[in-house]
Amino acid sequence: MADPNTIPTSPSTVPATTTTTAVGERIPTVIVDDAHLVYRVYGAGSGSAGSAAAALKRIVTRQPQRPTLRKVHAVKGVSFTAYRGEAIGLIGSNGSGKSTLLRAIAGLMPTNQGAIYTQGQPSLLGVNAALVPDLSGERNVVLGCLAMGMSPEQVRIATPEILQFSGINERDNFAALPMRTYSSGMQARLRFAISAAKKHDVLLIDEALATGDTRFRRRSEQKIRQLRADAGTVFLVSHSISSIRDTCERTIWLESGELRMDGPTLEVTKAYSDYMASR
Ligand SMILES: Nc1ncnc2c1ncn2[C@@H]1O[C@H](COP(=O)(O)OP(=O)(O)OP(=O)(O)O)[C@@H](O)[C@H]1O
Repeated sequence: MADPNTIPTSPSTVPATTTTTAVGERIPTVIVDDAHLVYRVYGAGSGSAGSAAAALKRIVTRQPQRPTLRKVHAVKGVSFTAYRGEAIGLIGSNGSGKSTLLRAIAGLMPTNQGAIYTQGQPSLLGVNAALVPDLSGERNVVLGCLAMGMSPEQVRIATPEILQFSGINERDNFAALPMRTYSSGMQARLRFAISAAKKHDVLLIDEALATGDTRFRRRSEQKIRQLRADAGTVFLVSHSISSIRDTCERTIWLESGELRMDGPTLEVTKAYSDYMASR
């Protein structure tokens, strides 16, 4: 049976590198339809309720501990459609719901209301994406590539390219050292390099470029343009307006979980900068 959250466009009828159908219609890759995303935080009582004195009082008076539940409504009724060949920036102040929305598009979090439909398997590249700290950079490249579904032969061919793109060996043979010895910037660079080694239908990048140096940022931006040209859809969450302007022609602005604006990057980033300056 077809996955209900998959957009029913047959890959066999639309070649992977085209952005429109035979009749010139753009091909949707992600449809977010009135999505609401809520975190449920258990045990999040108010300050004094969780204190040692309150616990002692409960024990002495033999009162059972009532579980407390707090809901955080992180994304509130967001709707948009993304198309093949688009690079879309996601901006908004801290806590506005950008990472949460990416997690939901990646299928890591269900919607509480509304729906998210995707074509193909979206891949989330975040600075916190799990690699194994005790393994060497090179072993992590192999693990990461296998996890993305590449064959052992493809991994063997891709590994030197990935290590070179990541630049982790620029100063020493860091690829042979455990990842826990890397700086956060080096780890982010390696993660980005692994992720970018494969063509993605939908690539979700969360702040990965922020930790790299200027030279790596330029290389990554070039890579994003290439991934986009290969007809994928790229989402980029970033607080760096210049990164967004350099890579995305469309930008979505979230504020307090709501979609404030969705349009050409220059217009949206200008409105966002004005809003931030006025606060
Ligand atoms: N695991 C979680 N459990 C509970 N609440 C969470 C969790 N992760 C995020 N939140 C809350 O959801 C809201 C949106 O957070 P999110 O991380 O999506 O925002 P963001 O726009 O990516 O923020 P930033 O720019 O600071 O990275 C915030 O109020 C945050 O406190």
